[in-house]
Amino acid sequence: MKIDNVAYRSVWVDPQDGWTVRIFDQTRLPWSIDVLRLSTADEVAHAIRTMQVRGAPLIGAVAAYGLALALREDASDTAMEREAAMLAETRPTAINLRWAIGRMLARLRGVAPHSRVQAAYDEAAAICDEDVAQNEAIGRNGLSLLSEIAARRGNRVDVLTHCNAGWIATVDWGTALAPIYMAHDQGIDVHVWVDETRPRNQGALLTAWELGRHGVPHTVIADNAGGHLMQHGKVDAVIVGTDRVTRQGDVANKIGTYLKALAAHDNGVPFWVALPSTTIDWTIGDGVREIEIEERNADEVGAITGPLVGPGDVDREGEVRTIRLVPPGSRAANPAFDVTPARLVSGLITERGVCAASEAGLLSLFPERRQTAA
Ligand SMILES: CSC[C@H]1O[C@H](OP(=O)(O)O)[C@H](O)[C@@H]1O
Repeated sequence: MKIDNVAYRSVWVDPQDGWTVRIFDQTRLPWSIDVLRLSTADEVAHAIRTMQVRGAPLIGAVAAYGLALALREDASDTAMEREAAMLAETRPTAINLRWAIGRMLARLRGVAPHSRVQAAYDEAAAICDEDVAQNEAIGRNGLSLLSEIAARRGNRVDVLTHCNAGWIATVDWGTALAPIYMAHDQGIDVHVWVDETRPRNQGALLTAWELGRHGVPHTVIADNAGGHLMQHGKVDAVIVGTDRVTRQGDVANKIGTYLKALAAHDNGVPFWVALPSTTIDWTIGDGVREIEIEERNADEVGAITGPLVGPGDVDREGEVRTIRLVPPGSRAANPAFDVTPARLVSGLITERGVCAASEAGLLSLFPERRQTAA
């Protein structure tokens, strides 16, 4: 996608030196567009843990490059297995991270150490290219759903989304936002209700920034506003991304997603989840019981970060500060994801089409998985 008319992906290899890995520092967006240079696996791990880089598909792609960086220093079997394990553990919920590391190891174990670095860069590049193609296909498949609504509503569609599943959360296009970008580009009058997504505010900061840069009309709302808007007929559909979908169609996504699904169900609003197949965990069925939910630092709940605003809403020269929200002595807790049971999901938008959130639905699109799921 473009920033000031220049096309970017969310991760790339520096064309000058040919080996360092470049990402946008997402902890600085939208206040400043800082490009980070990652040159070791430890720097990649730090960027993932601190969420300088985030979004399920993107952390998988960046971790793949992290392994290539590790191999530059030591391409032995022992080092490769150690660094792969270290990278895979940087965040626990998004399955794409472990999927990407698993794919890298499957490719590299059969390669002699002296040839591993190039093979690793090639495999990481392939993961990135495939992610872009998958997300573009998700966009096309989701566009059909939005076009049907627009046809009924005089070319208008109001979509609610939670967190950020846009291009900055993937290598390009995004998952939940891909159909929205395509609808907008096709001339559909699409408007997006953007959940702020406390505690880290990926909606208010990243989704609003992305949509704004692309010219998509949007309105940021407090996380608790969605149910009210649905009751008053102001939401045609909810589309969210996901960090892991089980084989029975349960969906892990940013904390608060489950409450939106409940409100959508109660109001007859379609609740769609957009995902590349790399987000499906075929090894588990019951998401509520089996998906590990990342517990992040409680300080993320107890404070909020952004530029100071002065009288008249004037930005005081972009100073970014962290402001305390919770009184000293009060405890805070920060579960980062929740699981929406499949029964609340209207459909899964994948690169191969839209299916029911169920084992039968997923297998209808991915029949080659019959063995794994059994
Ligand atoms: C297409 S990204 C899916 C996912 O990533 C986000 O998590 P985080 O910001 O913690 O990395 C969020 O749950 C998105 O929906």
